[in-house]
Parts: sequence; structure tokens; C-alpha cells
Amino acid sequence: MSKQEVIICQNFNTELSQKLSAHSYDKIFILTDEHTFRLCLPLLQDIALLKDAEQIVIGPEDVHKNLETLAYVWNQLSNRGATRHSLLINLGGGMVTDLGGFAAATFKRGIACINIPTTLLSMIDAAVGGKTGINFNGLKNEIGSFYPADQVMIDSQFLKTLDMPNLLSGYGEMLKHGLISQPSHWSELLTFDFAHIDYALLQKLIGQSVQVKEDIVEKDPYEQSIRKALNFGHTIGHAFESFALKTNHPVLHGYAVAWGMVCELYLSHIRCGFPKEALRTTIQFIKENYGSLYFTCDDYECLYDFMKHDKKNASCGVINFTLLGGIGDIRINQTASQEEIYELLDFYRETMG
Ligand SMILES: NC(=O)c1ccc[n+]([C@@H]2O[C@H](COP(=O)([O-])OP(=O)(O)OC[C@H]3O[C@@H](n4cnc5c(N)ncnc54)[C@H](O)[C@@H]3O)[C@@H](O)[C@H]2O)c1
Ligand SMILES: O=C(O)C(=O)C[C@@H](O)[C@H](O)[C@H](O)COP(=O)(O)O
Ligand SMILES: [Zn+2]
Repeated sequence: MSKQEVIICQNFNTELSQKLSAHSYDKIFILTDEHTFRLCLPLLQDIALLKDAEQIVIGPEDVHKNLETLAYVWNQLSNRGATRHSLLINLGGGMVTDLGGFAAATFKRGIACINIPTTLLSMIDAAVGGKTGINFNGLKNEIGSFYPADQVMIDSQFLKTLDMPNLLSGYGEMLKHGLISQPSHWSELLTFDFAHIDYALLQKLIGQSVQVKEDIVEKDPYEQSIRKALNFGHTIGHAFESFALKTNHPVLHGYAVAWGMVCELYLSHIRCGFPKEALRTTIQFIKENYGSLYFTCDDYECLYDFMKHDKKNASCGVINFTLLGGIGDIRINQTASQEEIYELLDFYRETMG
């Protein structure tokens, strides 16, 4: 996989202009969703090299991260003269960078791509590391590719318009990075005050968080081994997210991951000795800030069926988990039986309900 350049911008316009002028793209396309078109695209209006850029606007959020939207983007690229020498800029959250990244990966077998993440989640996670794709057949990211954007240009100025639920959603993935990295990073994350946001502190935490992801992706870009750490919380989190989408009550990805981590931390505790106190404080933080997903024991089978499609699974019907023996003590390729998974769901409902 080609190396990806992740830039925490000091002067966004200048740095992006420099990157654009280093290449001779025949055409530049900017992909936004309806919200980032309105709220984020205006922040690029002084960049001369984007004056003639073609705009492609898609519907927002995960309900649009699908084949129909992807086909629309392919169509726009094709009908508006994109060639192999064109550039696609993805300006948006993880939905835009995932779908746009996959459009760039597949259009004429691959065109240049720059990610400009505009949500906290996409800054520290989705825009970085090369996983692109769409949801399909009711399953999260069922179709996709590894196709890192040439550059990821991070500027926290975009966060000023982001609402609190989406800020918290991104923070869920940051918490995951804390749990799989260092006790000091994890404990600092637990003290963050959402009622009085300190943007300078948030900027520092974004830098640390993105570094956790970059370090892991560099070691294992195609998720053969240690990259599975970045999937902590997702075996059950993705099942929660797909279940919520199926029942027409979509939830934000980072919330689903936070709830998934409640279950997977508990499994980590009983299986790998994850310390009780760290379990308690993390669950407390999640409960206070993320509330809970409602489901009953009648939904267990449906949730379990979603888990059978997890991409980490190696053999049919055996569910693969990444667990933790402690903060930063990563144990990949763990499994649990259907009965054990149902017990985790019981634990979730008892603790979070
Ligand atoms: N590829 C990866 O490694 C990876 C990692 C984590 C998550 N993901 C995927 O990312 C997606 C979630 O990403 P997300 O949380 O960024 O959601 P999103 O892209 O759906 O954005 C959330 C909402 O915020 C709006 N928005 C975006 N930027 C804004 C801004 N600056 N101001 C105001 N509103 C803004 C969007 O229009 C949308 O309504 C999921 O599909 C998830 O599966 C991918
Ligand atoms: O980058 C990774 O690797 C991750 O697993 C990051 C996750 O936060 C992200 O949600 C990813 O899209 C999940 O991928 P999937 O392979 O489980 O679909
Ligand atoms: Zn995720």
C-alpha cells in the first residue's frame, strides 16, 4: 500500500494549495454531502486552484453510503469528463471519505484522491489508513477496498459547526484509540469536559489519536494482524449499528462502537483479565455520555447473525474479537461462543439499561 501523507494543518489554504500545485491534474472534483456543501465548502473559496473545480453533492449520513450513491458519483465523474489524471477531493465526514475513497479507487481503476475530513471521527479515524467502502446488503462496509488517499489534510476549524452528537461519535473512536494505546492517553480522554470544550486541548488529543492509528496502519496496512486492534468494539458495535439501521432507528457509528466496547471490555475482563476498575470507569464514561441502545433478548439472534459477517472472521460461524488484557495490551483473534455472546448482551442490558 502506498504511504499516506497525513498533515495536521497550521495554515490550511496554503498547505492545500501547495499540494495541489505539486501535480498537474486535468480536472479537480470536490465531493461533499448536502451539509458539508453548505457548511464546509465555503471555507475553500479563497483557494485559487479550486476555482474551476467540479462539485458533486450527495445525500448525508450512512443511509446514503450505498451502491446507489456510489453509482451517482461514478456517473458524475464519467459524464463530466474525469480521466485517470483527475483528482477527487473528499470534503466531509467518514461517510464521504469512505464512499468517495471507494469511488476514487474504482473509477478507471484508480484516480488521485485527497481527504479533507470535517468531522472529529473522520479526522482521527475514517479519513486515515485507506479503508474505503460502502454498506451493502444491510451490512456495514461490506464492499470496499484498501485505497489510501494521497493526502489527508486535517484542520480542526471545520469542527466549529459540528453538533455535539457527532463530536461525541468521533470521541467514541478516540476512546478506542486510548484503550488500545497508553494508560496516560486513555485517562486524559476520560477527563475531557464536553460542557466547556477546550478546543486547544481537543486539537492536541486529535494529534495523539491520529498518531495511534497511523502507527498501527503502518505496521499492518491490510489488517492481517495488529490492525485488528483498530476494530476493537466493532464486532458487536457494527452489529448494533446494522441492527439500528435495519429497524429504522439509525445510530451514529461512534455511539455503536462505544456500546460495542462495553460488551467487548466485559469479555476482555472475563477472558483476558482486563482490570475491573478500568472496566468500571470506561463503562461509566460511556453510559454518562452516550446513553444506551435499546434491544430485547428477542433481538439477540438478529445481532448474532450480523456478527457472523464481521470481516475479521476466518471460518464460518466463528466470531472473531479483538480483546484487551489491559490498556494497550492487545489480544487479537479471540473467539466466543454464541452462548457467551448472549451473556455479553445480557451484561449490556443489565449495566446500560
Ligand atoms: N474508513 C475507516 O477507517 C472508518 C473509520 C471509522 C468510521 N468509518 C465510517 O465513517 C462513517 C461515519 O463517519 P462520520 O461520523 O464522520 O459521519 P458522517 O460522515 O455521516 O457525518 C456525520 C454528520 O455530520 C455532518 N457534517 C460533516 N462535517 C460537518 C461539519 N464540519 N459541520 C457540521 N456538520 C458536518 C454530515 O453531513 C453528517 O450529517 C461510518 O460510515 C463509518 O462506518 C470509517
Ligand atoms: O481502520 C481500521 O482498520 C478500523 O477498523 C477502523 C474502524 O474504526 C472503522 O470503523 C472501519 O471502517 C471498520 O472496518 P471494517 O473492516 O470492520 O468494516
Ligand atoms: Zn469505527
